[in-house]
Amino acid sequence: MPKIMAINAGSSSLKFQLLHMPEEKIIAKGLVERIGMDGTVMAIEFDGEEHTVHPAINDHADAVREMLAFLTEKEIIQSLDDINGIGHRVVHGGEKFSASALMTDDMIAEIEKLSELAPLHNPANIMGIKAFKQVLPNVPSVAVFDTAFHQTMKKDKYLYSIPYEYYEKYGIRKYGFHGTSHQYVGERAAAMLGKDEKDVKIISCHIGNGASIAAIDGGKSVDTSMGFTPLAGVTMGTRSGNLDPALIPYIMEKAGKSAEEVIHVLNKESGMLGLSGFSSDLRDIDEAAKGGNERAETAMNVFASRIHKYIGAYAASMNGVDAVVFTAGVGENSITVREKVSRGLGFMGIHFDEERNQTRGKEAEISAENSPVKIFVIPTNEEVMIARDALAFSGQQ
Ligand SMILES: Nc1ncnc2c1ncn2[C@@H]1O[C@H](COP(=O)(O)OP(=O)(O)O)[C@@H](O)[C@H]1O
Ligand SMILES: CC(=O)OP(=O)(O)O
Ligand SMILES: [Mg+2]
Repeated sequence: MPKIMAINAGSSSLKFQLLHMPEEKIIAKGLVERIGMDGTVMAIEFDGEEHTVHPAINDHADAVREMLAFLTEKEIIQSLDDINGIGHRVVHGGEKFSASALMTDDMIAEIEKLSELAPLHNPANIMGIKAFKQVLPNVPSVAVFDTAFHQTMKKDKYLYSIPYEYYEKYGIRKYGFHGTSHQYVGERAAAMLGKDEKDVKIISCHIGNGASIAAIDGGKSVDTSMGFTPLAGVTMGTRSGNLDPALIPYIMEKAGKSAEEVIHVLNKESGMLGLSGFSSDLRDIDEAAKGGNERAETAMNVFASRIHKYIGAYAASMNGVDAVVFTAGVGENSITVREKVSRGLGFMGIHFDEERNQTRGKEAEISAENSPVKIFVIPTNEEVMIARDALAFSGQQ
């Protein structure tokens, strides 16, 4: 039975699952957080127990080595040769990659070229890929792209209203991200509706630290809120989401910043952190808002209202909707955000149920009994999707 390792490298974290495939049985799973910062934590779960260690880790390559050392030490695997395939999340695949691909040195070079389009993400993904190549050079390594699922968008959705030659010359267009997650929850939502995916229209709200909304019609992405980079769309933990582009030179002049510094502010110091002034973590902001902090309350309302508007927009785009899905850290857990987003949609047949909304972290319906359009909470599972694609390629070498 093949053992497949699925790797989801974030800007400061590395999530992984080791699975028996095709059964999709988890052998071990874990998370290394705060990579490159003080207090790195590695938490690994296996045999129903969670182990937390604090190894010295400077970068994603160290994280991979420590994680593999832990797995062999605890005899979760007898040796590294037990791993039959590796799947890596890669955030930006540009127009080059519309499906998962077996990693060759040339492919890695192509992904490196795309780093300037996803500077918070692709460099970490590449470091993960290279670290595995170093210790397991002969095991098939497969890249699974966040952008791939959105390659079905039509030109009228992915083109910006700017001179057409910028698209032709520089590849400037909307790409969209979190595709693996939107695809997973889209499939689960169709199953929960008891229908074939081809016959349903889904609006998927992936709301984590990064957040994006997708319109999925007949199992295909037709529109999504992120753009050329993962900075666009709704308000996020530290990212601004959409704004008037004329603000960039205006802020440069007023605050005496370079273009690069303004983009840094929009990526790292904006969103919920910028609005609240104290945290990017939704839990902190929700608690402060409930304690009477007005800025936190405003931040919560900005956050929810942006998502709320996309639901209206995407229902219009698809000429209908069968289910709205909440997923990722905030979507799976925040009772407050789900309520703020879901209220005031009754005119389009989306009726929210306060009591059902108390659920957390498991698949559930949170719409009212008689609601024509369903609202679902569906925990995402990017890792299982990555493992499925890695398995498909692991027999080919
Ligand atoms: N119980 C909870 N209630 C509200 N928000 C939560 C809860 N648990 C996690 N979150 C939020 O989820 C976000 C992280 O989501 P996640 O999907 O892990 O993000 P990413 O993969 O982008 O790092 C954080 O903002 C955190 O506040
Ligand atoms: C693409 C993206 O924003 O990813 P994440 O939510 O993991 O930051
Ligand atoms: Mg994520």
